[in-house]
Amino acid sequence: MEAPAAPYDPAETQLTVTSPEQMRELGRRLAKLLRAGDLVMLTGELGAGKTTLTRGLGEGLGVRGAVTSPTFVIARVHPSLGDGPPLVHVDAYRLSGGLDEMEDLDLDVSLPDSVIVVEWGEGKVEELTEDRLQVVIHRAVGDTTDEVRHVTVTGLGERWSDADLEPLSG
Ligand SMILES: Nc1ncnc2c1ncn2[C@@H]1O[C@H](COP(=O)(O)OP(=O)(O)OP(=O)(O)O)[C@@H](O)[C@H]1O
Ligand SMILES: [Mg+2]
Repeated sequence: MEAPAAPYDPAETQLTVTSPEQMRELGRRLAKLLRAGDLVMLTGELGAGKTTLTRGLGEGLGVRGAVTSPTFVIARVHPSLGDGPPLVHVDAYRLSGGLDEMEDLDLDVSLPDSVIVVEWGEGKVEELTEDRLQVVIHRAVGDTTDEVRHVTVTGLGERWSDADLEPLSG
């Protein structure tokens, strides 16, 4: 039997970001909307700005350690410097299965108590939870400056159905 259509309307907002610093600022704003247990899925080609956004998110959450590309690790845990949730930054590029594989990574953290940000998670994390924030970053084609990015933020599932994403626009 086919699964019934999701009963929740997605929340969505679109933004134009014109510099790496603005992308970081978007991450800081995003952090204010997040709480423990949230999953953020970042989509965009190489160099789109996924890690740059995550860096701002880490700043906004107030976590320890600079966010960098987790090239040689699949996931990196940034503990909170205060009493907020830790940030788990995942590069799912080399994760062959789904995020459940992460349970085997021996991360010293409970995923439901963390904010999880996943780069390259398409086709890998969707089954895990209906509640997720999808951030799609597009490089503007034909724009006069190559620092322009078009960002679409979509909140899926019950968690985000009544969410107000307007604060992201500043
Ligand atoms: N508006 C912008 N937003 C984000 N990054 C930008 C922007 N304009 C230029 N850049 C530059 O693009 C690069 C983005 O790199 P970043 O590592 O964040 O991308 P990524 O999507 O994580 O790439 P990868 O797929 O390799 O993980 C940086 O060098 C950054 O300075
Ligand atoms: Mg990256």
